[in-house]
Amino acid sequence: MIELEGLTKRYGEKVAVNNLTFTVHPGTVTGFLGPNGAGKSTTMRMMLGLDNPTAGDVRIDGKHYAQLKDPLKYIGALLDAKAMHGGRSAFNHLLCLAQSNGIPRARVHEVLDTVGLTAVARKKAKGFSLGMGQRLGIAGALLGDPEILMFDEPVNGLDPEGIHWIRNLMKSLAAQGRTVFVSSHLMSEMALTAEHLVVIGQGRLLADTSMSDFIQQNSRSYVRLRSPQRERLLDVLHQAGITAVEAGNGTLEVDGTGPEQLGELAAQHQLVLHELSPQQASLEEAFMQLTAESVEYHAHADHQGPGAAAPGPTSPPGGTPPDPGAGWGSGWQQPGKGN
Ligand SMILES: Nc1ncnc2c1ncn2[C@@H]1O[C@H](COP(=O)(O)OP(=O)(O)OP(=O)(O)O)[C@@H](O)[C@H]1O
Repeated sequence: MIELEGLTKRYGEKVAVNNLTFTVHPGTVTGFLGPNGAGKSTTMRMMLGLDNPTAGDVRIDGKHYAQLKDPLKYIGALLDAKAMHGGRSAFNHLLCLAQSNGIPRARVHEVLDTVGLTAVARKKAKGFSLGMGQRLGIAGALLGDPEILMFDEPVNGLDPEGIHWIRNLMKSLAAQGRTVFVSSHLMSEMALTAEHLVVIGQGRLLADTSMSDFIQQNSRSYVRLRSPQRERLLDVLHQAGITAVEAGNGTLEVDGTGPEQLGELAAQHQLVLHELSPQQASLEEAFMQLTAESVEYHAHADHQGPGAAAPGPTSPPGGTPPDPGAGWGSGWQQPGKGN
């Protein structure tokens, strides 16, 4: 397992990681989430001894990384897929890693095969696409057959087949009893892969919980109703003391009453329902709800256009979430996403 206790990292005035205490357990995929600049990479670097904590401690199976003999046999990591000698072939890159960690040469062939790079094993890594580089980085993480694996944005640059493959790989590694710790900004992917979540914002721990509890605790669940006898349905609900909110397109939303009770009520009054569906927010919505206060880098949709300042390089990719100060909270939903 990986244990963090009071882990803190300062860069001058900036507190990148602030007193983090949590444990990453074996046998499950733990997702590591946080907005841009939250401190995820810094935390992972400290786990691997690449950065020294200002305060606190991180232990890998009870030891500091530097105390591990042949560390690749304990923990394999993909942090930055580009951090390799581009002039070396994929095979030689992995062979160097293997030789410095007492790993047999045959294992290099095995991991190249696992990640699907056997055909390009003799090609120089600098000619690799982003996705091929990711695969090579993952091969390096698997090389020592370690019990602990850590991946920073592993699906970055992978094609759909590659994303599917890495998802199944992580799940099967966890099913073998290994500790799998993975960061990603792709919430839909994380929702399919991780069972447990650690969420940080501005260096601080915001949540350490199961995926299902996280979504339940940080989002609204409700039942959506649609009926051709809408007015009568509203009356019946009102008489039963149930509040329904009109949600457009003739639909009603009810909080705090289950679909069973609503369905039975409608049946008692012989009301026709065209829809009776429990709604649960997505991981993305729950994540944005929890971290809204901790988002440091905002893009502003209404300031874009000719002559407008471009969003900074650390702006959230692929979207322009509303400013929390402008009502980005529990009521906010993704445009065009029926909820
Ligand atoms: N070497 C450094 N010197 C100064 N500040 C740093 C350094 N490394 C990281 N930081 C700062 O620490 C904070 C946390 O950065 P970090 O890269 O760990 O965040 P992150 O959660 O991985 O972000 P992202 O999701 O954008 O990759 C940021 O404000 C960053 O600017």
